[in-house]
Amino acid sequence: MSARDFIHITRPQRVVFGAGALQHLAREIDALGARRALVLCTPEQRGQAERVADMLGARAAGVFDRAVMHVPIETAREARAEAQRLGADCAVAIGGGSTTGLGKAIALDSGLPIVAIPTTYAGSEMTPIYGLTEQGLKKTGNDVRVLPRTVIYDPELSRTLPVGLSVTSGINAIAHAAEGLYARDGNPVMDLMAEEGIAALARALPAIRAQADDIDARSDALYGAWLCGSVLGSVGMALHHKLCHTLGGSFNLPHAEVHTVVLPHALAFNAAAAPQAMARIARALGTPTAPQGVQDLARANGAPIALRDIGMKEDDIDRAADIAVQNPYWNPRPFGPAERDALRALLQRAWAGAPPG
Ligand SMILES: NC(=O)C1=CN([C@@H]2O[C@H](COP(=O)(O)OP(=O)(O)OC[C@H]3O[C@@H](n4cnc5c(N)ncnc54)[C@H](OP(=O)(O)O)[C@@H]3O)[C@@H](O)[C@H]2O)C=CC1
Ligand SMILES: O=C(O)/C=C\C(=O)CC(=O)O
Repeated sequence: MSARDFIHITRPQRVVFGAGALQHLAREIDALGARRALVLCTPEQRGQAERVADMLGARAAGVFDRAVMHVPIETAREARAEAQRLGADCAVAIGGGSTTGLGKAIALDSGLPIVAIPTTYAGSEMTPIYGLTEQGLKKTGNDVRVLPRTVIYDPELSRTLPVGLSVTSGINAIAHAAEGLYARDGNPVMDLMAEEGIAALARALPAIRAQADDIDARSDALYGAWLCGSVLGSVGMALHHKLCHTLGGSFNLPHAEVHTVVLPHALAFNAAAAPQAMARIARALGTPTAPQGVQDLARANGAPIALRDIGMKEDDIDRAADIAVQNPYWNPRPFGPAERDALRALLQRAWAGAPPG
């Protein structure tokens, strides 16, 4: 981006990064002035959360292990009530975007400070964006109260993240940066972070596929996720995120996989309207073009490239196109009811796993 007017808000967050950084958790809770942390996790990660609670000793108020994807409002209410019952004055969210999202739901209501310890590459820990699902409808909002106050990135904790999920989660992060590069409210600093974040993940994902517990590759991937999440937290989302929220929210398709399949097609849709962004994405990926580069990264690393392979029915394409054009997000190539057929064609290609066109 050359010189142009912009506004950038620097948000107050403390980031502690490094292999073994989890050991600093008690120090970080003290630095927040907190005394009793409620540790949040998914049911499957309860063992890890209990180890964290043991490590915290008297600083742990308890463990709440019911985080699930897209934060159902009932779960958020239960977690808020548990935090209150236990007299917690902060929450520690250890896990992926689902667990961070639960922490955000507590913070939204209570203002409790959150320490996020991400173990996927979704990037939610760096954003003031929250999602809540009520009666099957997912709503997102933006509120600085939900921004985690401290983030501990410990690559040791992501060594167990399965390779398949590492790849799709990494491409979820790349999507944040890619859309940041053509965001209406983008700025030169975010552009730098976006390009660096994409490059770090493009390096890291093949290395993780080659050796899942490669700590340098895991560090690179978390570094990329941090940068890409920061971009998402600072600038607006566009067509790609709208399509993914439609497919995830209304058709219950898995979050990171949907991002992986849709991104090449959303980039192809926007390519002519955002040539500079495409050039930067391609440069970061080290490929001739951005859309094909993303699809090649997914395919070469064993990730799905077709919606039909992650549970979408062909009959649902029309309904998805209808929903996606309602309340469109700003996008460099506008999409609304008039572009419904073009979006339908995009979804058809994504459904079939066709090259981005
Ligand atoms: N608000 C925001 O800014 C953002 C929000 N999100 C939201 O986050 C959610 C998606 O986050 P995502 O991280 O993809 O998904 P999850 O948090 O649901 O995690 C996905 C899977 O990763 C597994 N997992 C996580 N960490 C480990 C680990 N260390 N070892 C082994 N397995 C692990 C989990 O296993 P298990 O089930 O066994 O725990 C789970 O099955 C969505 O709801 C999305 O909307 C995503 C990006 C940004
Ligand atoms: O659902 C949310 O919490 C809001 C944003 C996202 O999920 C970002 C994404 O699509 O990865």
